[in-house]
Amino acid sequence: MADVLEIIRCSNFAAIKHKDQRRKDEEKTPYINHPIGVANILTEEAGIADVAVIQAALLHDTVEDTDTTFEEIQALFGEEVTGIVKEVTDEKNLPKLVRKQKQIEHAPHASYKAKLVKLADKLYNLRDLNRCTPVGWSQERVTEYFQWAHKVVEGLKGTNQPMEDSLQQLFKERNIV
Ligand SMILES: Nc1nc2c(ncn2[C@@H]2O[C@H](COP(=O)(O)OP(=O)(O)O)[C@@H](OP(=O)(O)OP(=O)(O)O)[C@H]2O)c(=O)[nH]1
Ligand SMILES: [Mn+2]
Repeated sequence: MADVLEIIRCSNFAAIKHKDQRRKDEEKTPYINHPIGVANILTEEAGIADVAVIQAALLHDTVEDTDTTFEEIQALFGEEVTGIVKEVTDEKNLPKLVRKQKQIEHAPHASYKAKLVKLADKLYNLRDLNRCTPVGWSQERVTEYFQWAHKVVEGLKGTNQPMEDSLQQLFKERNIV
């Protein structure tokens, strides 16, 4: 029961933090659909029932994309969840190319729990790109995102077979592998 309460607290916190944010699709889908969908991939497809991983998935874009601080997350959700969220948070002040390169370089060194969240995040975003093209994105930009995601996922190998198999299939369909 305590686990359920923690997960609802996280969901509520993330929903409030992302409330004014929308996805980049034509329909302007509420952004919260993304972290909830990432958590859902972990429970439904990856077979993950670790509460800290699910909490980190729900919170994974709050610091990167909203005014949330790690101190806030630490105070509300504790050390372990904060550690995972830190590992999957890009430094937004860095130039985009540097940020993208850092994800490729850091992926192999991430903890097992952070790797799980990263795999689910990439799987969700690639499926979302197949569903529809974000406003303003060219087909080249979509292709480049797939190619970059493939390099990140290469560094996450040996973490979770179901998610890696699904990702591999998406890369095959794009002729990347
Ligand atoms: N496919 C897709 N992505 C969308 C959409 N709306 C928002 N995003 C977000 O955009 C990010 C990918 O776009 P980029 O141009 O590469 O990155 P940027 O927004 O950080 O500059 C992802 O961030 P992220 O989750 O932090 O992941 P990451 O790829 O940056 O690691 C993804 O969640 C959408 O409609 N479709
Ligand atoms: Mn994300």
